[in-house]
Amino acid sequence: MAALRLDLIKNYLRPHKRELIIGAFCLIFVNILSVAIPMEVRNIVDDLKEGFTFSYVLNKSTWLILMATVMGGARLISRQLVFGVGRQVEVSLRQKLFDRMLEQDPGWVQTIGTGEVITRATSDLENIRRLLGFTVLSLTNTLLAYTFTLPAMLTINPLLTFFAISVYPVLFGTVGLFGGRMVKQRKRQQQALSELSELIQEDLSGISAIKIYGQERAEQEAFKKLNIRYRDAAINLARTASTLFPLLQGLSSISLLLLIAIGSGQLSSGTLTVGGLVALILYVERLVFPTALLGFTLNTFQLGQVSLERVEELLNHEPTIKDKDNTVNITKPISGKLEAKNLSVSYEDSPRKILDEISFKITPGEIVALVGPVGCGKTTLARALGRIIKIDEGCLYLDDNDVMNLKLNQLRSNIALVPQEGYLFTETLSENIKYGNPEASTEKVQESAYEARMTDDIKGFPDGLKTLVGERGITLSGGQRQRTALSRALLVDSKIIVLDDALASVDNKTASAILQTIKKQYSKTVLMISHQLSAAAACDRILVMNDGKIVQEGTHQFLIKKDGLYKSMWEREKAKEQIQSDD
Ligand SMILES: Nc1ncnc2c1ncn2[C@@H]1O[C@H](COP(=O)(O)OP(=O)(O)OP(=O)(O)O)[C@@H](O)[C@H]1O
Repeated sequence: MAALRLDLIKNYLRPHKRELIIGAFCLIFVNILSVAIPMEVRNIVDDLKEGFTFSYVLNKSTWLILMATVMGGARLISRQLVFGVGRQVEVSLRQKLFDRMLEQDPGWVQTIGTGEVITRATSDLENIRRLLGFTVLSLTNTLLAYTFTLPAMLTINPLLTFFAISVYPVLFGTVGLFGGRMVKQRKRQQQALSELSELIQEDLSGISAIKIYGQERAEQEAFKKLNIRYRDAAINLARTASTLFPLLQGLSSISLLLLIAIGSGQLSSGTLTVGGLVALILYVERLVFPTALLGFTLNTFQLGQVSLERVEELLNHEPTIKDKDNTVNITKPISGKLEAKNLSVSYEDSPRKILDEISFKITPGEIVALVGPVGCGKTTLARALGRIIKIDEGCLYLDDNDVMNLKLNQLRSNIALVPQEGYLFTETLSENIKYGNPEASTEKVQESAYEARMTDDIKGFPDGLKTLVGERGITLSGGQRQRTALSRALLVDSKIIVLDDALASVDNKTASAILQTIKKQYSKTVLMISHQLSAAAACDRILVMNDGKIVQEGTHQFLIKKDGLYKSMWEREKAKEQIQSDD
């Protein structure tokens, strides 16, 4: 069972004090009236025994209708106000959760799971809304109902009151028992539903893999299993609910039966009036609902407490990559100088150094290539430059400023990273290109698209730049996606651009031409990670990486003359090209 977090509940409710106080006053008023109405009925019924006139009945019934209307109005206001508080807290928590999500490290969602984050931002927030709306209202109402109704019942007849409410503990216990089971069943149903939606989501994203490997049957079977699990969970829940509600009705009828059976004896002995009996019946009816509801309320309260903890856990999760308290704001223009000093990086939960004491310098305007075997750590270095992964202080400098002292925003706006797989949003091509610079003019968008060799592709699209790219850019080819991501990076006013194999979709000559444009027209420093050694050969300088270390450095001419990794990679590539041309 989750710990009682009244402190958190109070914190969430504090800003809504006014609505809650007015809501509580309305509830008090409702409860006063719901005690007064049966009393008035008692008086009328007892008066009727003495005889009545038409005007007496008209007056009294008008008065009763008026009281009932006012009571209904006050109840409506109290519900709207208190439920409204639950909704407002839900909305603001959802916003906070989303803001917090954006602050987290880029790799965070993989560790916790997308489905888990979505569940906390939806189902858990709904539970919190019920905790702060429904349970607050229901608990207050039950408390007030007993506080006002019980004394009124006792004044009419203590013995009958005792018998009438003697069934209530059973009523309460039954709801508690069934309610607990229903909570578990609802959780199972939710779990089954989220597994089902995760499978749909995954299969839709991986539809090509399913088709290529002919796994439709296996996926259908997996879906069938989950679908049946969901159906069974839903049936179990419905079964419990359909047993509980008639049971509650039966139990509350026992209360009425006791009242009538014992009350009729008292009527004949003259210790109770007919009006008194009618009033008691009305009071019992009035208490049944909040009593039965109390079981649900406590379950909802418990569920809300668990959700509160789960949501708080996300809200309190501190990102490891964040701004220091005392960041430096660079006011003079960045020149584009980059320096690494013994830069080492490990991924979370792994002691292995992926980057092992790397040192290099890149001067403003230089075009530097980073080459090396598969998995040697090139992408990791690109991520480290933009602090997408955690690095230590004193390892990386932008214009002689330790990047750890800069605001993340300032660092990332000066180092544009074009990843291997540029992510495209379900927007138009133009919106995707402008993503990092939404104010950019159409001319600028066209220019950056032209420089990234996208113009011919755009001409082929039905709506040019206004063409909607499908989810994650599914309607574009891999190369078109890469070049769209490159146009996006060109449009950003950064001094440094890091291309992580981002020119793989163009030939070596075009790649070299693009690099020259980036250098001359956009005045950017370039770090180009590439497997295309011929494109790397045209760069000002080449860094050769192996097993997390920079093992060689120099111009192409210098490196091919030296025995080492670069020379052997170059010779292998040339041999491969030779074989391909012979074929
Ligand atoms: N998020 C991660 N968590 C743990 N290990 C990772 C993660 N990303 C990469 N690695 C590991 O780090 C090593 C270097 O990977 P990286 O992607 O930097 O290599 P690379 O040189 O860019 O490879 P490629 O040429 O194939 O793109 C690999 O062994 C890889 O398995």
